[in-house]
Amino acid sequence: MKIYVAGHRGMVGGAILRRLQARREAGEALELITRSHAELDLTDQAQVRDFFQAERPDRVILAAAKVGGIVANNSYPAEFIHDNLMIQCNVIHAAHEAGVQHLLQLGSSCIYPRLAPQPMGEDALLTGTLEPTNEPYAIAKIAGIKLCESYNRQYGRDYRSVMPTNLYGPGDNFHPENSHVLPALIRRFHEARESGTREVQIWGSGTPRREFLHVDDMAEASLFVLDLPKAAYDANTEPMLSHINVGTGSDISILELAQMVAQVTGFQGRITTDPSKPDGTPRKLMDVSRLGAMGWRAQMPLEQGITETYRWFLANQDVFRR
Ligand SMILES: NC(=O)C1=CN([C@@H]2O[C@H](COP(=O)(O)OP(=O)(O)OC[C@H]3O[C@@H](n4cnc5c(N)ncnc54)[C@H](OP(=O)(O)O)[C@@H]3O)[C@@H](O)[C@H]2O)C=CC1
Ligand SMILES: C[C@H]1O[C@H](OP(=O)(O)OP(=O)(O)OC[C@H]2O[C@@H](n3cnc4c(=O)[nH]c(N)nc43)[C@H](O)[C@@H]2O)[C@@H](O)[C@@H](O)C1=O
Repeated sequence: MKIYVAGHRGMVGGAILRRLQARREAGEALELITRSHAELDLTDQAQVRDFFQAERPDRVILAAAKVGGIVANNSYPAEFIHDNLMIQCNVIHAAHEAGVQHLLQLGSSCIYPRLAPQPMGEDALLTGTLEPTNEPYAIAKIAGIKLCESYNRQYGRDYRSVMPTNLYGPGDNFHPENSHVLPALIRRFHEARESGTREVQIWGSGTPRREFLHVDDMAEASLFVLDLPKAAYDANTEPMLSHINVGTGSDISILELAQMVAQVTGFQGRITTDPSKPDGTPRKLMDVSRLGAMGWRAQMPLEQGITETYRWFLANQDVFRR
């Protein structure tokens, strides 16, 4: 089986590729195809079409996207909506034209309304107003779900969508401004401890609640959903509500998260808040019962995941891409 992993140099694509390589080494007949961003710009329709016509993979995993934390989303909304719409349209349409029957794409928990009832079920989609800090990205991700559903309805394709909660782990982006909260705090607390700084600021009020899933769990969930027999997938979804939440089912406040990161990194000073930065959605907790009914649940406890990610950060500080 020939599988194309789009975005294999990213955190999630990298974790998926490692899992597939392990399966291949264990004897599964897999041919894995990858292209870096420099080799294939997925926003370029002609390049993407030519690539699919030449390679004709059996399966596609779409983990390439323009990704960032709350401030990156708020600062570069045009890129977040444009790049993500283009990548999805190009990859999904070119896959269809090349006869690809099975595709899995990654969305995000931010597709749900800002004040959706908690935990957020898949049926909360399109029931209310989105969080303004990431509305352009969320609209693109919603379009991705609807693209898949439309090719399924009109052409009988089997294109599936998983909606991850906030992710973290090896290969994350530790940029001080553009990253998500967990890698940002690992870096900030580490640097404060190293330099002897006695105070670390966290953005916003510290009261928003978030759910964090380790990327290895996400990679396993992605392959689990892609590999599910169609009857099992269809039994737990609906033709126009076909996406599946992926998370742990529990959340913590940002202040509690900061205290955990401080402990893991050995920072013993004060934690203060920076109200000039946005809080974003007050709470984002996934209802993961649909995926649970299919037979999957997350394994990595948060504190252990943060400890392992901090170890990875320490070993890779010199090679951060961004
Ligand atoms: N990280 C998180 O907390 C969450 C992530 N997700 C989703 O998971 C998926 C993977 O995210 P994650 O691994 O964290 O993101 P990363 O930024 O780590 O990886 C994204 C990858 O996509 C590549 N890419 C971006 N634009 C293009 C392009 N135009 N052409 C080709 N390649 C491109 C990037 O390459 P390069 O860096 O060279 O541009 C990078 O390798 C995304 O769909 C994201 O929306 C969902 C919820 C939470
Ligand atoms: C995955 C998800 O990620 C984004 O949404 P978000 O959940 O709001 O993500 P975030 O990780 O950036 O922030 C979470 C919370 O944490 C607070 N916070 C404190 N201190 C820092 C800090 O230093 N950095 C960051 N980034 N946040 C901080 C921050 O103020 C906020 O209250 C979107 O891109 C969205 O599109 C999306 O899909």
